[in-house]
Amino acid sequence: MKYATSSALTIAGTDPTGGAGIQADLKSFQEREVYGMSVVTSVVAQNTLGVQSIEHLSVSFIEKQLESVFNDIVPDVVKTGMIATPEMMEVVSHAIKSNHVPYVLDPVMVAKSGDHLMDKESRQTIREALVPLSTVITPNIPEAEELLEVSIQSTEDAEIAAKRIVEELGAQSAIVKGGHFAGDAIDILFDGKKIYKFPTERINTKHTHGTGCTYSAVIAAEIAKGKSIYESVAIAKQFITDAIRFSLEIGRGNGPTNHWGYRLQGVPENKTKEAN
Ligand SMILES: Nc1ncnc2c1ncn2[C@@H]1O[C@H](COP(=O)(O)OP(=O)(O)OP(=O)(O)O)[C@@H](O)[C@H]1O
Ligand SMILES: Cc1ncc(CO)c(N)n1
Repeated sequence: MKYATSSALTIAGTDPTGGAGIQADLKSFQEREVYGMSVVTSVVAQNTLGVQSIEHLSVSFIEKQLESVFNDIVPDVVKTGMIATPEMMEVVSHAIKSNHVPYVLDPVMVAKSGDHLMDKESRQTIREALVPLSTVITPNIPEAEELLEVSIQSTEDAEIAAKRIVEELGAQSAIVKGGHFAGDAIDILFDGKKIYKFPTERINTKHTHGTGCTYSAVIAAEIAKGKSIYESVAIAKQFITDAIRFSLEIGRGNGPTNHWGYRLQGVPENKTKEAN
C-alpha cells in the first residue's frame, strides 16, 4: 500500500555530530511525519565544542543535487540554512523561483559557538537574492540586526525589526527569535498583517546547539502540510521548547536539543532528566 505524505527539502550545511544543520533538519522533518530530503551546500567539521573546519561543495555540484531532487520530487516546502557564498545563493534562488514552492529562510550567519558560517559578501547578497523569496524568514537577534543594520535591545525593537523585514526587505512574514535576550524567550512573528508574540520561560541550560535549525525545520514541516504561518510557528515553538527542556546529555560542549523531547511530556521522571 502506498501512503501519501508531504515532503520537505532542506538546503544547508552539515553537522557530523547531528545536532545542527541538515542532520537536525532531517530529524525534525521525521518527527513531524514529513518526508525529508536534503541538498548539501557545505560539509562542516563541527561538534558541540565549535566549528573546526569547513569545505564548500562546488556551485555546479549543488546545482546538480537540486536538479536531482526537483526533476523527481518537487517538495511541498524548501528550507534553507547555511548557504555560505553569493554564488551558492544564486543557484538556490533560481531553484526556488522556478518551482514556486513555499520557502522558509533561516538566515544562518554565525553558529552558537561564535564561528562564522557565511562570508561577509553573502550577508549582503542574502538580502537581495533570498529574503524577497521567503514565505517566512527566521532570524535570531544578531541576524536581524545584520539584515537591517540596526541594534535590537528589546522586544519592542524586535517587533519593529520583524515589520521592517517584511515591509522593506520583502519577506512575506518574519519571526525574530528571542533566544539571545535575557529573560523569557519571546519570539515575534509579523505575518504581513499582525504581530504575534510567542513567549516561553527561559530554560536554564547551555545545551542549545542547533535550536534555530530545529525550530525552522518544524515550521517548514508544518507549512508543507498546509498549515498557516501562525499555526506552524505555534507548533514549532512547543516542539523546540520541549527539545530544549529535555536536551540530551551528550557531547563535551554545548549539547544538542532532543528531537523526540516532545514525546517525553508526562513520562515518569526516572526515564527523563530535566536539562541543566
Ligand atoms: N534557553 C532557552 N529557553 C527557552 N527557549 C529558548 C532558549 N534558547 C532559545 N530558545 C528558543 O529556541 C528557538 C530558537 O532560537 P535561537 O535564538 O536559539 O536560534 P538560533 O540562535 O538561530 O539558534 P542556532 O543558531 O544555534 O541554531 C526560539 O524559539 C527561541 O525562543
Ligand atoms: C551547518 C550548520 N548550520 C547551522 C548552524 C547553526 O547552529 C550550525 N552550527 N551548523
